[in-house]
Amino acid sequence: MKFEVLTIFPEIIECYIKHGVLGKALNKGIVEVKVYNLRDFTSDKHKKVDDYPYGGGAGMVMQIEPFYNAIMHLKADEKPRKLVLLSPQGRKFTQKLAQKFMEESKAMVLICGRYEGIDERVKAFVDEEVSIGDYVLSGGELAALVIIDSVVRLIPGALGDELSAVEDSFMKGFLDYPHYTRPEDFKGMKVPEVLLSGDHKKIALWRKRQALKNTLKNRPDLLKNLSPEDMRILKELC
Ligand SMILES: CN1CCCC[C@@H]1Cn1ccc2ccc(-c3n[nH]c(N)c3C#N)cc21
Repeated sequence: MKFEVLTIFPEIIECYIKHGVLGKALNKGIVEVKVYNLRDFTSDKHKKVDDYPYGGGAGMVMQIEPFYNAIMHLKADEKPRKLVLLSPQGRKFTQKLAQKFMEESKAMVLICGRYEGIDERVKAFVDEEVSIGDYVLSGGELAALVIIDSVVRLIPGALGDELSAVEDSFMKGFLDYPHYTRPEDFKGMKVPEVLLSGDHKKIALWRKRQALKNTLKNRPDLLKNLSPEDMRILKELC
C-alpha cells in the first residue's frame, strides 16, 4: 500500500514513519510513504501557501493552487488513488473505516492543511473528508499519521503476528483487557493470581470479563452486537 502525504511540514510525517510497526512495514516493502511539501507546488518566489480569508475573520486560509498543482502532479501517473482530506468537518474516522481503506485502496493521498483551514474549492478534487475526533488540532498531519498507522496495522504481514491486529481492541467490538508483565509484585502491587495460574481457559474468561467491565465503564456505546456468551458475562457484571 502506498501513502502520499501533502503537507507544509514534511518533517512531522518523515520523523514518525521511521519508527515501530510502520518502520518495519516500510523496511519490508509492505508499505510506501511519500511526503510532498506543498511549498514545492507554489508559483511565487516566497513559496506562499496562505492568504487572508474572503469575507474577513481571524487567521489565514491555505490557497487552492499548491493543493491543485500537487494533486495534478500525483494524478499524472494515472494510477488509481483515494484522495482524503483531513478536516474537523470530516466524517468520523473509525476502525471500520480503517478496514475499508485497507481493503479498497492500493494508494491513498492524505491532504493536510494548517492555519484556519484550506480553500473550500480543494474539496472538488478529493474523495473523502475525514476527522479523527471531536477536538481541534493545529493541522492535518497528526490525523494523517493516525490513519496511516491504523491502516498499516491491518495489512496482512505488517505486524509479523497475524493475531495482533485481530486481537486489537475495537476490532472485537469492545475495549482491551488489562496487561501485566514482570515484576510479579511491584511495591505490593501484585499481578492478578489468575494470570499466574497457567489455566488458559480461566485466563481467557478473566480477560473477557475485564474487557467487558472496562467497556461498560468507559465506552458503553461500543457494546452492540455482543455474542450470547458475552452478553451473559456482561449481565453478570451488571
Ligand atoms: C485550528 N484551526 C482552526 C479551527 C479549525 C482547525 C484549524 C487547524 N487545522 C487546519 C487544517 C486542519 C486539518 C485537520 C484538523 C483537525 N482538527 N481536529 C481533527 N480531528 C482534525 C482532523 N482530521 C485541524 C486543522
